[in-house]
Amino acid sequence: MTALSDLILADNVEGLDRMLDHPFVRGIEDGTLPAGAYHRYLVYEGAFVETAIAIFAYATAKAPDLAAKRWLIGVQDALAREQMPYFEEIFAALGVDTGISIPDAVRAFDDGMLRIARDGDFAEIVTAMFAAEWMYWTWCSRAASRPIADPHIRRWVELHAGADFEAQARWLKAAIDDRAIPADRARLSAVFGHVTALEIAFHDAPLAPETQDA
Ligand SMILES: Cc1ncc(CO)c(N)n1
Repeated sequence: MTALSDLILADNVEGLDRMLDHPFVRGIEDGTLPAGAYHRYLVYEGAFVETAIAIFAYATAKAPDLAAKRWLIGVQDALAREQMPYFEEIFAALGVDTGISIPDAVRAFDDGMLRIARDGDFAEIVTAMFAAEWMYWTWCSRAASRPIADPHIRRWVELHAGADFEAQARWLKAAIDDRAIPADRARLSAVFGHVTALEIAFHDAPLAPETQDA
């Protein structure tokens, strides 16, 4: 029997393929992403990692058992202790202007994810983060095999292609299969599709700041 998580991936293959072929992703893979676009992206990402800590805190609160709570607390710890320092270091090293305005699409992504975490049930929150992380693991695994010259971009890609991040993406996938039922498919596929659409718009934003800024 096909796992529910794989049915959700199959339901969303079009959106996922669009994201995997996104100009931002292709620009990282072929080394043509302008430095300014990467710097803007990092500022938007830095804000999202803080949002992600809140999302996983909601997931921890709503988790049905202690094993899930323990895992999710570990995720929060890794975000706070490992990912946040990446931003702090890189902003200092590159002199990135962190005071730039946040485009509507980036706000919409943060707000949309936080809304799912606040209002959704455990399966919906896990599905939302599965959509975000499975997609990142997939594109970064592909990108990691390319000769990325920029050391900061390479480190970011390797962080999302590495064993720890893979384990996190696989945990989210298994959590859907362990804790949701086939009748949840349409509802969870819709969450996955919504998140993927928000992701595409988020990654459009750093490429065209002049058309995105309010
Ligand atoms: C926008 C975005 N989506 C997904 C991930 C993966 O966690 C990330 N770091 N940022």
